[in-house]
Amino acid sequence: MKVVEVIDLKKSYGTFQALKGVKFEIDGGEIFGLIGPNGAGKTTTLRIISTLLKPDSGSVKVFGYDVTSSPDDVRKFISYLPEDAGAYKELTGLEYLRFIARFFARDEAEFKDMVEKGVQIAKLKDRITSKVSTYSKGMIRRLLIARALMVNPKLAILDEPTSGLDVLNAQEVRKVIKDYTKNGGTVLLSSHNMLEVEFLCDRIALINEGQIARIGSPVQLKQEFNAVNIEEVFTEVIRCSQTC
Ligand SMILES: Nc1ncnc2c1ncn2[C@@H]1O[C@H](COP(=O)(O)OP(=O)(O)OP(=O)(O)O)[C@@H](O)[C@H]1O
Repeated sequence: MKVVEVIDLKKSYGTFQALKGVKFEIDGGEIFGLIGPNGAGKTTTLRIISTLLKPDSGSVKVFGYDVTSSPDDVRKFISYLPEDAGAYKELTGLEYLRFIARFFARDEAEFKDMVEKGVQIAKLKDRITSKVSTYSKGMIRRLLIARALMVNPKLAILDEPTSGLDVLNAQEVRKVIKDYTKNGGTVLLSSHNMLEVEFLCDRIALINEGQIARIGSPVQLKQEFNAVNIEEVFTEVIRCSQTC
C-alpha cells in the first residue's frame, strides 16, 4: 500500500485556482520532496494531506484512508510541522515537549521515551530548561522538529523543515530526518533549498503553478535535463513552463 496517494487534487481560494490537478504517490520509507517557486502550491498540498484544509476535488489517501471522509484515521499516522509554527512562549522547551507528549503517549513509559527522544532531537543542551520566549529562531525550529518526530509518526509532513537554520543546524536537522526514515518512518517535505533536496530526498516532485511538472529521483532528473545539480533542473523546468 502507498503511504500517500494524491490523485487529480484541485483547490481554489475564491476565484484563484491554487492546485490544478496535483498527482503523486509516496512509498514507505521514502523522503519525498516537494519543491517549487513561491506560490506554486506546496503548503496548500501539505495542508490538505495533513487534513487541515479540504480539497475541492480529487482524492488524497494516507495509508489508504481518505483525508476528507476519514480525517481522524489519517491523523493517527501523521505529524505536521507548519512553515510558520510557533511553540508556547511561556513554557520551557522541556515543558513544551512534555505537554505535547501527554497527548500522544499511551502510558508513562512511552511518555518518558517520547520526551527523551524529543530532548535528544532538539539538541538544546541546558537551554532546554529556558523559556521558549528566550530562544532564537533556529532553536525554536529545532524544538518544533523534535516535537514533530518524537511522537513516532508513520508519516512526517514537514513544511520547510530547515528554514531559519544556519548551515550547521540545518545539517543536524537533515541527519535527524534521514535517521528517522532508517527506523521505518516516511517523510514528505517542502523546501526551497535545492542542495537540501538533492542530498536528502529519494524522490522529488517539482510543482509549478499548481501542477506537478516533473517527478523523479535527483539522479534521474539530472540525467533527464543533462544538469549538474537540481537547481539547474528546477530553473529549466520553470523556464520551459513559461516559454516551451
Ligand atoms: N488563504 C488563502 N487565501 C487566498 N489565497 C491563498 C491562500 N493560501 C494560499 N493562497 C494562494 O495560493 C497559492 C499557493 O499558495 P501556497 O502557500 O500553497 O504556495 P507555496 O508553494 O507554499 O508558496 P511559498 O513557497 O511562497 O511558501 C498562492 O498564490 C497563494 O497566494
